[in-house]
Amino acid sequence: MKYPQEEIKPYSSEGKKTEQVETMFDNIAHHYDLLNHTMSFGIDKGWRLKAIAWLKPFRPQKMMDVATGTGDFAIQAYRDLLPEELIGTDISEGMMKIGKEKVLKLGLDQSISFAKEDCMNLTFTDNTFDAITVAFGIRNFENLDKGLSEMYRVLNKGGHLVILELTTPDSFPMKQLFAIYSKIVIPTMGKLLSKDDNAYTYLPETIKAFPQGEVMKGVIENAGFKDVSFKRLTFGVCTLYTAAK
Ligand SMILES: C[S@@+](CC[C@H](N)C(=O)[O-])C[C@H]1O[C@@H](n2cnc3c(N)ncnc32)[C@H](O)[C@@H]1O
Repeated sequence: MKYPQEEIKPYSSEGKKTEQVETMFDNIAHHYDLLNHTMSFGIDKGWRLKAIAWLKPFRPQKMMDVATGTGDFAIQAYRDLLPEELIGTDISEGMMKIGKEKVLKLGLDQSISFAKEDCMNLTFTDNTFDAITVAFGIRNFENLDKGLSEMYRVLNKGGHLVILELTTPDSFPMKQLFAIYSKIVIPTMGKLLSKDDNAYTYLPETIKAFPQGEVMKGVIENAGFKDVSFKRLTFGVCTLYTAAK
């Protein structure tokens, strides 16, 4: 199926979305962590903790963090879950370079590795991972169904998927506040701090267009996952989706 956010591209309506997204994240890589934590008032850390806590009872030993970016989710997942293997994958070398530096500084470079992988076409064999996580990444996929089916393919039978994604609150007053915040605050701060004018108008546009809640649950089920469930966090600014294979 085609989804509206797949048509929203950072720089031009022409050309491949994946290539433009890679360029955009390479461009903003150095400012990403600061912008991320500032724009979410640090709440993103709590969302990550909740997502990782959901995986704890399953004790996953082989994990992949898709769209790992600068590695915050991978680092926290390693600390809380202590898997035997954790690989962070992403299309942006620029983002992963920052992630690798952080991991090295923390002395976790023997535990967390990184690889350039496009989730539309993963190079891993079927049934490889016990758990797959993806935080704030799937909104950028050129083909959402393909990305989900690739994650399904490389997940072990009985393995678990955790998705965190930004969503739009649906009730007063957060709905109205979030609309102002995403139309004015995010693009202005992004422009000032990242010097990439397009990146932070692309962000709120894709949040608005992306399937959420029950609709997204159906999209995940269509990719083959079972036990799909979702929980709105912080008045629905973010949603945690969980599923099993
Ligand atoms: C908003 S960042 C999120 C980074 C990190 N997960 C976090 O929680 O901060 C989105 C990341 O998704 C990556 N990405 C976008 N499309 C991708 C794809 N098709 N395959 C793998 N990574 C992708 C981008 O390069 C970027 O690093």
